[in-house]
Amino acid sequence: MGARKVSSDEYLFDPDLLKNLDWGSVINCLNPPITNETPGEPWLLVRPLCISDYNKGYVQILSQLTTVGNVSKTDFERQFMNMRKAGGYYITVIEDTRINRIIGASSLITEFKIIHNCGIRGRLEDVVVNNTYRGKQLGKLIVLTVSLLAKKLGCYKMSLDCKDSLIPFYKSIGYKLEPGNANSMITRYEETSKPVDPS
Ligand SMILES: CC(=O)SCCNC(=O)CCNC(=O)[C@H](O)C(C)(C)COP(=O)(O)OP(=O)(O)OC[C@H]1O[C@@H](n2cnc3c(N)ncnc32)[C@H](O)[C@@H]1OP(=O)(O)O
Repeated sequence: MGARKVSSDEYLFDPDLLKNLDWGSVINCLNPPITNETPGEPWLLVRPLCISDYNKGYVQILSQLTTVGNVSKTDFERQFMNMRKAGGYYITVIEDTRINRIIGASSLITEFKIIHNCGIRGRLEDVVVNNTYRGKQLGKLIVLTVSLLAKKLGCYKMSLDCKDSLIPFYKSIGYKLEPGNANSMITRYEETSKPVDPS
């Protein structure tokens, strides 16, 4: 079955931003070397999230990461449009084009700052690889892709929160625990099904 051509307005962000990332700077992290543009198999495609990815299992794969809730196609599309309108959301996915399914995902969220000369910082969120595809470097590939995108966009830093067991995974691709500055603190609020509409 031929892949349907995706029109640019279906993407969350401009797919050209994923071209020519600085893979030379992380060459030692992947063996054999792969990149988002040459992911090692002709049927692997690394690209921005599309509004049609609800039908390709993006929401289902997130349930391997955390509680997703009951997200309908309409809910997904509304939130996708909220993200695109807000800007700064760079959700990137890996598709297995043989079966038209999303098999990996990672999010870069950028934040405008006044500090650091009105800089931009990045946050890494919602990293997941489908359990039947793990252990093949796809986790490293999808995290490095959005990390290099953060660098390309001019972020002065990128940070993440993770379970202790994942510290070696992130260390293997260049993330560090900074002495005296490696705590993650949380206050949780009751989840609401009707968050305030940003518009
Ligand atoms: C910022 C965040 O979003 S943190 C949340 C991360 N996501 C999750 O925990 C969701 C469930 N887990 C997953 O989806 C996957 O296990 C991922 C994304 C963490 C890793 O995906 P994979 O495709 O398996 O990663 P990859 O093949 O690149 O593995 C790289 C290395 O990390 C190690 N690793 C992978 N997952 C784990 C884990 N859960 N615990 C400990 N080590 C791990 C692997 O053993 C491998 O080590 P090696 O290179 O020494 O052999």
